[in-house]
Parts: sequence; structure tokens; C-alpha cells
Amino acid sequence: MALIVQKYGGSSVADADRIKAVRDRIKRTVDLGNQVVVVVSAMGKTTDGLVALAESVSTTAQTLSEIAAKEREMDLLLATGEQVTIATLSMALQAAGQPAIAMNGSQVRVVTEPNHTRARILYVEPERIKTELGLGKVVVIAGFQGVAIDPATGLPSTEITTLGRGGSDTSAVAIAAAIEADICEIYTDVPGILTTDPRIVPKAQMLAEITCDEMLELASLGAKVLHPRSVEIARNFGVKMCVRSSWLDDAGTVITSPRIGTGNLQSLEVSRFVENVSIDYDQVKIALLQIPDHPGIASQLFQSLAAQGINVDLIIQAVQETEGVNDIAFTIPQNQLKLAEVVTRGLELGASLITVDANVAKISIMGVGMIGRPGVAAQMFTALAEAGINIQMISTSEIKISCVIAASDGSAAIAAIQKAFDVPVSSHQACEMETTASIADSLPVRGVALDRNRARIAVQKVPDRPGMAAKILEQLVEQNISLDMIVQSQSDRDVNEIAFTVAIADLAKAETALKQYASVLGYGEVSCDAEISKVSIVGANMIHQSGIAAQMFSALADANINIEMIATSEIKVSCVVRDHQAEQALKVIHQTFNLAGDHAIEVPSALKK
Ligand SMILES: Nc1ncnc2c1ncn2[C@@H]1O[C@H](COP(=O)(O)OP(=O)(O)OP(=O)(O)O)[C@@H](O)[C@H]1O
Ligand SMILES: N[C@@H](CC(=O)O)C(=O)O
Repeated sequence: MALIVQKYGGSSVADADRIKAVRDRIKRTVDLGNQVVVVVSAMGKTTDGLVALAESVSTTAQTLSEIAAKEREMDLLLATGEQVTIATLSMALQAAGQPAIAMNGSQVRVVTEPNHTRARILYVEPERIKTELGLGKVVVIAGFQGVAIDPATGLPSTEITTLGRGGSDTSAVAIAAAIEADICEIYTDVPGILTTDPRIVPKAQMLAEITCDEMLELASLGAKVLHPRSVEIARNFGVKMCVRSSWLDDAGTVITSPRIGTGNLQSLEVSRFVENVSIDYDQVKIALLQIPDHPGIASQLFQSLAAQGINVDLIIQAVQETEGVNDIAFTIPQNQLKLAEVVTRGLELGASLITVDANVAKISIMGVGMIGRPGVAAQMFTALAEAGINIQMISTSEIKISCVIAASDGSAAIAAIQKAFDVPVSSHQACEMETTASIADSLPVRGVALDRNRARIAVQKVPDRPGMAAKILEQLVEQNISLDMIVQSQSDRDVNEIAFTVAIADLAKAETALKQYASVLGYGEVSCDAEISKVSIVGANMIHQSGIAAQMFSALADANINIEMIATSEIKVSCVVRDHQAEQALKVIHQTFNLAGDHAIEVPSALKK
């Protein structure tokens, strides 16, 4: 007998027929002798409808207190969607002779931080669930919602919170962790995790398994099949997880996590954000300043480096204040400097200047908990600034932030970061992410994701001195704005550009916050662009092969797609492109890495529309 959590997404419970199909699957699982806890989303597109309803009767909140008041009511409204599903599914089970009980987040006591519309789960009380299971019932729980803790008493209040869109996956995994379930099965409308979104590339291929790190990157990059925070909890608590179709009996995709969970059940989503810090002194930085901004430049450069077997590590391309030109900077191992310099200079790409700096080090912090927590990057930059250390280059991924600094600042930087985050130092190698089980037969690129929900902000003429990146980020952290793909490229001028992407919904708020401080902090224009998308490749085995980024850039160049920003990490390369070319970008990249299968994936919920 196993204890199983099954989560059914909106598409799986979209109407009465689907609810009956789900009922039958639950019953079959119970009849096999298992105990089952079910977590559900709102039916179909109910949540979208509720959001639209709210917008139709209210105005945009202006002040912070208006925003807070509206967000509280928004949570009360949105939480009703999931309650419809739990009650009807439980009734359907009872009618089929299966004892069941429906519970909302506050009845279970899914206790969250007191933040409306984006609360994080603090803990889930397992007692009531276990009691009902003991009585032979299926427990049907509303996902996406909880009850806020009362900061004054430290006890649960009566305030309803929601976890942010897509949050029911997170509810399911948190509940699985709390009741120590044997597995958490996520049922959706696709057969599992695919190499990309089958709605854009129908011949996307199924992955039998994927590592938590790969999944985290993909999920944060727009593969909405899993909420990134759910993967974070699964990884921290060692929850076994799989993604399957509620239309099929196929096994689906297993999310593997080699680590034994070390999380604290009393602070499920808010335990340690940063797991370790590492420093790599074997780095040389090459920067090409003011090269023409047109398709094919990055491709030519990195193809030529790859052809010589040069192992490029970080690649950063930032936006430039001058129209039509870009800066590209990258790092490579020390012993490849001469060759890389010859290759780069020989290409004559039209850069106004090529600079080489052999006295640099890369300091990185890593941790799955930093996703969606803007404060972590700011804290890192502040720690470096307080130690008087200048950051030359920044590149971020969802779970890692890397800064290039002067090699002579290395030990002071490590000490500052250790103090700020109370984390151990790992050797550079040990800090690498987990790789897939069978490196030999696993492709370097496992998935391609597209995030169309992003806008880009570039802050120009940022004085090149310690503390600037931290101060800029702090403005956004104060507004609770999450940013990603932070890119700062180094120029030889005494000013830098810092660019990053934010959710489109946060763009106006971010722009206002940054413009307010331009004169105080001494930076130049703040430019915003909502017409961009981010396309990314992810693969845990990417670090074992050179030329992967170059291959991606070439695919884009061949399709005449201009790359406007680049950021890389060990297991990911992200490019910002024009939004109208985004789907094409995803398709050509998927094709260039030969990721397509031999048949089209059916998405039943999409067929119905
Ligand atoms: N790499 C990927 N693998 C699988 N599906 C993907 C991928 N990238 C994007 N998707 C999309 O994710 C969709 C499933 O997520 P979706 O949020 O719609 O599920 P759901 O089961 O209705 O859950 P919920 O209502 O809780 O959000 C698929 O229909 C697919 O279009
Ligand atoms: N119903 C919520 C939560 C979820 O489905 O995961 C949403 O649409 O975002």
C-alpha cells in the first residue's frame, strides 16, 4: 500500500465528464490498495474568468494601501475557483461509493506567509489529512490557496491567501512533503515533460526522466507544465514526483532528485535560499565593445571559438545605449587565452575595441530557493559592495548568480558572501549542478523553453563603482518585483549598462521605481521594451560539450533572428529576441538540436477549443 498525492490541473477537471474521468482514476488507485490525497485546480480557465471579472468591476489600485486592500479581496475571489472543484469531485466520489471529504486550504491548514496573491507556504498541518485517510476516505484538497499566519501571534489567522498563478502544483508537493507521501503525481493534458511546448512544436518528444535542476530552469523559463516552486520543494524534501496525462495510462516523466531532502517542514518554502558559494580563478575575460547589432555576429564569434575547441563559460551580451551596436563579453579558461584572442581578433567583427583581462575570477552562488526572490541577488551585490568589491560582469540563471570580479578581490569576496548567506564554500567542481543519470547517452540539450511574459529594462550609464548593481536592484526588491536574466557587461568606459527582464505585469511599477532614483544614484536613461521574449535551452550535460551556445546562435542567425541579449549558466543559455520572432526562434532551435520525435503530441484540452 502506498500513500499517493495526485494533483489534477484545470484542463483535467474542465467539465463534468472530465471530473468523472478523474473520479474513475482515483477510484482505481484506491482499489489497488493505496491511500489517496487529491489536490485540484479550478475547472478549466475559471481563474482567468475570475481575474477578468475583478478587473471589470474595479480600477487599477494606485497607492500601496489600495493595492494591499485589493489583493486581499482578490485572494478571496480566486480561492473560490478551486472550491468548486473539490466539492464536486468529492460528491462524485461519494456517489460512486468511495468515501471522500473535500477541504479548502484553511480547513487543512496550509499555512502561508501573510502576503496576498503570491504567498509562500510555511507549513502544512498533516493531522487532519491523516485522520480522514485513516477513516478510509479520499481527501480532496483545494490547491493554490492557504491561510495566512498571524505575525502577532505566530498562529494561523483566518485570512485566505493564494500562492500565485499555477500554484496548485506547489500545494500538491508541499502536502506530499508534509504527509510523507510515497509519490506526488501531477496530472495534466500532455503525456509528461516534453522537449518543448507541443502547442508550438507538435513533434516535441517525451522525456522519460529529467533532473530537478533541469526542470527548475525549464519551469521558470515558461514551461508552465510545472510551477517552479513545486520543483524547489520536491528537491528540498526529496519528494518523488512525476508528470502524467489524465487522459492516458502512460508512465509519464519522473523528476529525479539525487539529494536526500534536508528541508525543515516548519518552513517549507522559506528555508535556506542559497546553498553554496564557489569561486573559479581559472577565468579570463574577453570583451568586444560596440560591435554591429545584427543577426549572425554572436554565431560567427562562438562558432569560430568552438571550432578551435575553446571552452566558453559565461557569455553576456547586454543592450547598448547607442542604437545598432552591442557589447559581447565572455570568459574562458586561462590556458586558452592566446588562441581565443587570435580567433577573436582575426574575425574582424567590427568591434571598436577588444579588451582582454586575465586577472579575473568568477564568484557564484547557487540555490534552488532563489527563484522568484529578488532579494537574493541584491543581497549578494550588497555584500560585495560593502567589501569594496567592484562587479565587472553579472550573469544570472534561475538558480545561480555569477559575478566576474578582479582576481585580487577573490578571498575578500568569498568571505563577504559567506558572511551574508552563512553558506559553505564548495570547490568549483562540486558546485556544478547534478548531471543526468546516463551522461553517455543523454543529449546536451534536453529542453527548449519560451517565456513570452517578459519585458526588458535597461539602465544606462551606470557608474562603474562598487554598490551600483545592488542599489538598482534594491529599488525593485522594495516593490517585490522579481527580475531575472540580470546582465551587466563590462565596457572600458567608466559606465556600464545593466539590463534585466521582469514580468510584463511588473514593467510599469519597475520603470517608475527606477526612474525615481536616476538622479539620486547617478545613472542615465531607463529604457523599457515589452516586445521581447526570452528563448532558452536547458541541459544538465551541456557543460561537457563545447559549442552548444554557438549552435543555438547559428540557428537563430540562419533564420535571420537578431539576438538582443544573452546570458548563460552551466546548464542554460538564454537569448532575448523580438517577440514576433519568438515562436520561430523556438522552432529553429528545437530543430537544430534534433529534438523532434516521430509523431505529433496530442493536447486534448487544446483540441476542444
Ligand atoms: N516542456 C513542456 N512539456 C510539457 N508541456 C509543456 C512544456 N512547455 C509548455 N507546456 C505546456 O504546459 C501545458 C500544461 O500546463 P497547464 O498549466 O496548462 O496544465 P494544467 O494541467 O491545466 O494545470 P493548472 O490548471 O494547474 O495550471 C501543456 O498543455 C503544454 O502546452
Ligand atoms: N487556478 C490557479 C492555480 C492553478 O491552476 O495552478 C491558476 O489558474 O493559476
